[in-house]
Amino acid sequence: MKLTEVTLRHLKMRLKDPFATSFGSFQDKEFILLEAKDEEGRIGWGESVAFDTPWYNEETFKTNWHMLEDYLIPALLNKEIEHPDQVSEIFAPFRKNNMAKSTIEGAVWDLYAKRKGITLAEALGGNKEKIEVGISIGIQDTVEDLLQLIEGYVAEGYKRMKVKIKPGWDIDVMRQVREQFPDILLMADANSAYRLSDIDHLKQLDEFNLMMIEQPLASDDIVDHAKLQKEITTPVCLDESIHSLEDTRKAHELGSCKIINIKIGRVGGITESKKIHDYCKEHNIPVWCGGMLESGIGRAHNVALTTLDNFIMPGDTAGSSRYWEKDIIDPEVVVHDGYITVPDRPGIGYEANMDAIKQFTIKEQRYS
Ligand SMILES: O=C(O)CCC(=O)c1ccccc1C(=O)O
Ligand SMILES: [Mg+2]
Repeated sequence: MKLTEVTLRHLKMRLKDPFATSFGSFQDKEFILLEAKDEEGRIGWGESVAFDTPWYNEETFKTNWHMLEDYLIPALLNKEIEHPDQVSEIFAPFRKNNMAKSTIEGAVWDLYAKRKGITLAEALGGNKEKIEVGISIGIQDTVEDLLQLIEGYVAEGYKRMKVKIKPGWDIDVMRQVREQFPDILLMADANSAYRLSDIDHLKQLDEFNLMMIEQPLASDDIVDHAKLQKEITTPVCLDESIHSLEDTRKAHELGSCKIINIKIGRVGGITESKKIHDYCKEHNIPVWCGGMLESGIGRAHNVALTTLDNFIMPGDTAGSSRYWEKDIIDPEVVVHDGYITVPDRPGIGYEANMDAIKQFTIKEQRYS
């Protein structure tokens, strides 16, 4: 297969509610959507999960646009590609910029599956008909607000609640959540808000029977996380610190975590995600699929990836309506009783809604 034309679109979509983490809050989501056409006129879709400011990692939608326009699209255009696994090899001369790379790699995977007439899940070797998902809840103004939100999500059927924490919004908050909801699957995500010197503070979370604490320490650390994990019983899950299979191996060998959150964008694509999944399966490390408040396109890729069998914990891939008044795919991603039914149409399995895409597009550029 060959990519004969690639279109980049800069979209701006407004979340239903502001999303707050230990870094701050935002409601307008600006991102890049990538449309790739092959020599037979088929279309594959990819989404960049980079935000408009570099708070989660160093990438932004503007650095992604630059990388795609100046390096990644030229490296792939009109090149014969037998299998999507080749994309990461072609990109090997370009360091890092994983979210930029995964934007176009995801579109190549979608095209590959569509050309074969199979679902993206099948192309990856996944075999679940439905996937179990949870929900990630940002920092709220009051604990009362948080408890009310959780009650609503429990009623909607979500089985696992992830609560964002930061210093000043942590132990007492989790205690109240646990008191009110003694039986839910519950976890906390700190987005790197703590230091190793907070060890005694973080130990207090051990009494709440949390599934895990996600990324408590620095975004580039695996050494201090290993020290922390030895001192607390709550399993540590790494998010920001894991960019590759190699990072995964090193974190496992050091004992830095017991669980890994796989985000396709953070690790540079679906091929690398699969490698991490396979390594973790071999070493009995449960994985789950993280989220980046994606539109339906990125969400669809997450659904397909989660069909791999070592995704044994509910991920952050909630339904479209948790984020958007109107998503850009047909049908939207729907959650019933905590499950998403994996679509059975070829590729990502959801249709891009061109009217909606146009409505949210600020800038568009075609490369051929
Ligand atoms: O609902 C989602 O898509 C996941 C929400 C979430 O937790 C998150 C959202 C944006 C950036 C980082 C994270 C995270 O997992 O740390
Ligand atoms: Mg996280």
